[in-house]
Amino acid sequence: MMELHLLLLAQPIILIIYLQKQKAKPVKNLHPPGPPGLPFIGLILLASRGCLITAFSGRPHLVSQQRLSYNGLDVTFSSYGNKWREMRKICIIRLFSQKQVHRSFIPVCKDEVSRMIKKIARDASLSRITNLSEMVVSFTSNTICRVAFGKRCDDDGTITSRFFDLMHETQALAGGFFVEDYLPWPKSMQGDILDSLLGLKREGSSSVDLTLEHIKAILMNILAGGTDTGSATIIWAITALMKNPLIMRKAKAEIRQQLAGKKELIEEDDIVKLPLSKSSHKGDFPVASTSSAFGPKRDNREIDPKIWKNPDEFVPERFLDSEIDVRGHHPEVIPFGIGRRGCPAMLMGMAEVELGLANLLYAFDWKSPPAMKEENVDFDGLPGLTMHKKSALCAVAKPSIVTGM
Ligand code: HEM
Repeated sequence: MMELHLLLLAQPIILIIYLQKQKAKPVKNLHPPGPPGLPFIGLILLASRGCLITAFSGRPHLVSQQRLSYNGLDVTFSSYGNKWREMRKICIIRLFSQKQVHRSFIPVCKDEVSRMIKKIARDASLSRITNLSEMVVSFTSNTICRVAFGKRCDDDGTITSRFFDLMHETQALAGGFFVEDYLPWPKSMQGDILDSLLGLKREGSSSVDLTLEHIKAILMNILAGGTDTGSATIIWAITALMKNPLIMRKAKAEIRQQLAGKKELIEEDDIVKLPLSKSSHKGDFPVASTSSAFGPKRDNREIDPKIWKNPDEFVPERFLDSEIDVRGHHPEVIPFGIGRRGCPAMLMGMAEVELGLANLLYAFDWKSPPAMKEENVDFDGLPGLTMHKKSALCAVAKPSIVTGM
């Protein structure tokens, strides 16, 4: 990524140097057979810059992706160009804006966090091992389903299994199915994403002539892009914390010191007071969200030790006094991508991960099941659009705050 930036920056500089050199040269022969003329070189440089941007912002034309995207009507898989630009504008301005995140996403997210905490507390009261992977996937899926079309995806059992089949197909980039093969066409609720999209279609106020196919394609992106990314990030972060009990203790101490059971639930304003817990997911973002479709996996990537000291170690403290953040301004770590195709719903993703993770750490002490030692908790990943943990993360939860929830 760094090299690409340098290349793009270097091109105009090369052009200026070339211009200066040409100016300085005395013209001896007006009809030389020598180097090509300046306009020609300029055109080549400009064209190569355009080609680079198109290549890096484009998407491969795979049959499966075409099917998943209703023939390129979506945002995620559609080719770089005007149609993609207009659909992306709708997402950024109408669906994922800061106002939308605060008005509709965060309240739903908090409600789903509190449901998840209650379910885990029930497991703990029955001395049952908690399948944390299942809990967290259910938290992110229900949050996204409610925000997208006002309905939880596990309110009735049939939708849950259809929903998860859909997610698995999408993760495997199988592209054999459409969103409506799994979900009965849902009714929109006031203020949800489906409602906003149908409103835009009715008003005809967007520059794209929005059809139901466009709407289904965007919903598909939201379900697929918004569910697995957040859950995988939370699961990898807890896995790393369980394998590093010292850091887990520090993160919990920070939470206890700041909040000390004063609240039932950590809210978005509290997160700024918890720099270590906030940093705990940052190092895991790259693992969880680096996709085989959009980039190389972390295992196969050379991480430059000049940039990251001990890159393979889980050291959330490295982010504490660092200016490097994960929002796509620093190419050293780009879990949400960077530039034109960077994640348009980063605010939602951040809120979901931070609220989910901080509350799981706040409400419980986590231990590996009796038959397993902390050091045996595995780090094996599965291939797919998002890198998931191969085996479910199962752990014993011990409530660490007394709540009336
Ligand atoms: C922790 C959560 C999330 C992570 C780590 C994440 C990560 C990413 C990444 C790496 C990309 C690809 C960027 C590229 O190709 O350069 C992306 C694109 C995208 N994400 Fe997210 N994402 C998250 C949450 C979400 C959510 C909640 C939604 C929707 C509600 C969403 C919707 C999208 C869409 C539509 C794109 C395609 C953008 C385009 O191609 O122009 N993401 N995301």
